[in-house]
Amino acid sequence: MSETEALWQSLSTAWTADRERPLREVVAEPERFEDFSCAFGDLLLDFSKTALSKHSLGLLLDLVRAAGVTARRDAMFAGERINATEGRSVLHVALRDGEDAPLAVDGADVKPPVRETLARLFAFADDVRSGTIAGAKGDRFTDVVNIGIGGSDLGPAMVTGALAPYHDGPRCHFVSNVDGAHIADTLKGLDPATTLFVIASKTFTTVETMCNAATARAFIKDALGEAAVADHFAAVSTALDKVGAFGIRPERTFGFWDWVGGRYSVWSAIGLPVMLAVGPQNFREFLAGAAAMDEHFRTAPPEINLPVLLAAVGLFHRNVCGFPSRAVIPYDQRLARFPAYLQQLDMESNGKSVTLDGKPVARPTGPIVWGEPGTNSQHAFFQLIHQGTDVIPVEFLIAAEGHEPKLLEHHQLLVANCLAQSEALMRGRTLEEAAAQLRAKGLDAAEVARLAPHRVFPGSRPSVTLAYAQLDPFTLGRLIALYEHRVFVEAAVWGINAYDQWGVELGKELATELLPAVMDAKVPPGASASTRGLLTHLKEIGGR
Ligand SMILES: O=P(O)(O)OC[C@H]1O[C@](O)(CO)[C@@H](O)[C@@H]1O
Repeated sequence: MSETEALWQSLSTAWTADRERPLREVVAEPERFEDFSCAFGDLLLDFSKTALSKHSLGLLLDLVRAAGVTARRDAMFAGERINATEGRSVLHVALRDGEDAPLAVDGADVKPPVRETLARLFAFADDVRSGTIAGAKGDRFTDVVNIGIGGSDLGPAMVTGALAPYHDGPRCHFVSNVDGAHIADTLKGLDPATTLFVIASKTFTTVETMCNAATARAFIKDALGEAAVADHFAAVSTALDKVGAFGIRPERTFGFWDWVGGRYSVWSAIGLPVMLAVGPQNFREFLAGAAAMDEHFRTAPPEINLPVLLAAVGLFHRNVCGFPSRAVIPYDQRLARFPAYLQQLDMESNGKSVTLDGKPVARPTGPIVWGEPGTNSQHAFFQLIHQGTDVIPVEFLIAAEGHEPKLLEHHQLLVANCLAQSEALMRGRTLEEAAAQLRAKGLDAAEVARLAPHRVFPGSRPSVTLAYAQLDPFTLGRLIALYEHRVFVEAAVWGINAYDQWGVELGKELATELLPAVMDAKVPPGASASTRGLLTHLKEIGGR
């Protein structure tokens, strides 16, 4: 048996015993918080409210070592082609590494073009923000519409929302869905003369983005004339030839590189809307936060390495306890899109069923990631998290301070709710406790017996909490990089490639095949009876 298999077995044996112990008993151990939390500056990862024992944590860290995570991490940072199925390096870390030390891919240092592109982006952002770059009629740009999807949307949309207190540039809007409702609703309130479009697409072929870009182009052309188009568009892509064909000027075109995965691209030119909204200095802080987490991930021993520990908790819950999903609940309204962002980061990276050498995986890989901000989620789906039949580990995020000093009471309520939820999930409420509460309210024995079971909380429901001083650009950079590296460690332990996404291809191919049928041509012969039936029904009921 391999070393890693032996470790998995030891973990499973340990869990058989550990699972019998209520979490409230585990958490009551005197050193529990000190032993099961880890800080990186003000950023604290508390995983004391999980069933992890010191023994199991040790086994998980041994597993990380035995799976060769360190060597793979070093290979990534060195620019090796660890994305083997696409033959690419994985170097989003190079985008935020402020150091001058060269980093060669195919014999060429990637750092100078990164620096040069960032300088061009910052100059462009400054000029748009100051009004030096203006619309065709000389109007200052008041609104920016980013057109992109997946990594070309979720990153900039999430980060722009998260950094709202730092906005002093044009308003930013994000159009991603090919559903015409998205662009129609966005354009409704906008003046073409003061609107700048950023077409963001790594490949510049993505159907949704190209369709929305064409509509945006018509919006400008119809209002201001064909000649105005060039003044109202910028583009971000790795496919610079295709951008030129769309009619976007070279000086408004910002490139990045095939070694930046779409879901890892917010640090690149894809971050342009963020730069426009919050300015270059804040974007630099954002990059610096991520670079600080990179350095921590690269150098800190596993026992005090935040991404490694967060991955250890993830592996424990997914593979040892067998929990199929994890909820991410930011008690930070401005992180409302963070769960959606993490869905792509985590599920597109680790939703894989074969290992790097094409063999079926030995155990379940990426869990379902989902969530909504607290406190709203409490009033929506927390019922199921507390009393449902599945155990769903929760990851809470909370800042010590908000950005609204005059609304201190709001923040105090927010903190109290966040801590209360993890406490309630851990502690639960026994039948005896529920019955005692009802008796104290004066209910008779029959009523107590009838109602008490409904008021039982099983407890022993695990959670981790990430606590930080304030959601500023630096901290946001650290948080995203923390989750990126967590995904990396989990993938390395599972032996899968976190950097390809073949699973999105089949649906795209079939959509291309089906489009003529939707447009009224012949139904493709390969379409199933079910799809034919749906198509026919939609045609029959449409156009009424
Ligand atoms: O930036 P592009 O090339 O338009 O791709 C958008 C998104 O589509 C995907 O390739 C998945 O379909 C993502 O990985 C990517 O972020």
